[in-house]
Amino acid sequence: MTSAWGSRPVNLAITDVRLTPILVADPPLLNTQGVHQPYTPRLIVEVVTADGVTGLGETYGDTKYLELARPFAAELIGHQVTNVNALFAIADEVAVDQSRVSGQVDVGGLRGVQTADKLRLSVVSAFEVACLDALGKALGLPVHALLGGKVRDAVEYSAYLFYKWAGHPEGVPAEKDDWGAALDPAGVVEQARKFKERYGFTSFKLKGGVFPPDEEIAAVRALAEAFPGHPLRLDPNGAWSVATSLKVAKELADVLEYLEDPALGTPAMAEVAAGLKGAARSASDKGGGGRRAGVPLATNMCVTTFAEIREAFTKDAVQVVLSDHHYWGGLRNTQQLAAICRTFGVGVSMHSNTHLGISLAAMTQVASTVPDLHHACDSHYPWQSEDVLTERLVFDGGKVTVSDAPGLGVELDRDRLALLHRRWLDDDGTLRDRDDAAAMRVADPQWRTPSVPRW
Ligand SMILES: O=C([O-])C(=O)C[C@H](O)[C@@H](O)C(=O)[O-]
Ligand SMILES: [Mg+2]
Repeated sequence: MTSAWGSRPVNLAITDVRLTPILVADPPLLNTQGVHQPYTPRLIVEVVTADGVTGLGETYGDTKYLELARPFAAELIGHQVTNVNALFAIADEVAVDQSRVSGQVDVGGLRGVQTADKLRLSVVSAFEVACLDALGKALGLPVHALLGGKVRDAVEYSAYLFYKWAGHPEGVPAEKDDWGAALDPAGVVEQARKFKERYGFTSFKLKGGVFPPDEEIAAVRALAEAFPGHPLRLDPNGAWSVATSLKVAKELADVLEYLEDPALGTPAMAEVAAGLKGAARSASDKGGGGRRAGVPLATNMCVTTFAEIREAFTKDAVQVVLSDHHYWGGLRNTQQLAAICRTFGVGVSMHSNTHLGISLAAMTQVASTVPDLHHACDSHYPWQSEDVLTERLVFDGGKVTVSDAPGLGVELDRDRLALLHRRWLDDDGTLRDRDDAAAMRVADPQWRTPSVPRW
């Protein structure tokens, strides 16, 4: 193989892998589990080739991911960055501490089932992205070209609205943010306005499961009035019973683009979906022409692994899958997921946790290659005032332009990386694992992770 700059053969063997855990400032965003901690852990992965090309990747930084990333990284020395398939075989050999996956759901309970394979894939994804970035840079090609080529020049994202406090509790070291509080319908609408002004978003997703459903219905109604015709979503992270889910879906049927994980798990989601279909059928039998055929259900909780697809699709439990390249195992697995969804007539979009620009660049590259992407993707990026890049990615009209520069098209700012790593080193361990319930207990010592269904 030769490089883009001449006929000199390129050496794509991995000679070094750098893992840098960091803590990134995070505002006090509320969800059904609690509240975000003032700093959240992320892991930055650098894969260096014999020619000195460095590829970048990013994933979750909690201890259980780091524990896997370290032995995995050691195995990669000498492998070619072209051999992305090998990453999965190498990962299969890395032992997972069973105590890390003994529960049914991950810490925080927001990302669905936690299995050893899913943990491995969450680590592999960062290395896959780093290898593709390095390969793209070596060849002078953008990552989307390595994935078969882009089918769009810009990727649309939605504003990710959260109920939030004005600041983290008194006395807790934290960075300040300028978003203010959002704890009622007016506050949510105000936050949405800021998102629109600052980034041009036209779709809005509200993280629910925080207040009793009637309050969240009122917030979505207020959004619909303030932004008529704009796609709206509500996501209580499985906090509701089937009956509550049906009630909310019916009340918001005329304004919701989709309802995300109203109830927990495929059987409950299937019941909700069936109930909504039945209601839509009887409305149309009674001449309720013009009513939608039930609100579609979306998930990033009951379909988060390939193993969960069969049951969910057979039961018609979900109509949109929100992929996340971190836990699906990378960009190529995301494409495979999209192909399966297409085959079954299920829509696809993207889920997001707290992430930085490397991940946003990776999401944008893969999203640009997925033909049937009919919903704006989620991204937490606007909530992150800090990054490890020399230049932040920009949302224009709610979209990120797909970079045609080699690799992901982003550059690491080593000073920023060192600063955020220093914060991780200085932490006594309390913030190295995300724990939204613990953060909530700082304000409310009686707080316990609510049992589900909460309402
Ligand atoms: O279901 C979702 O969209 C998420 O879980 C996204 C994030 O984890 C969000 O809920 C959060 O960080 O609080
Ligand atoms: Mg969700």
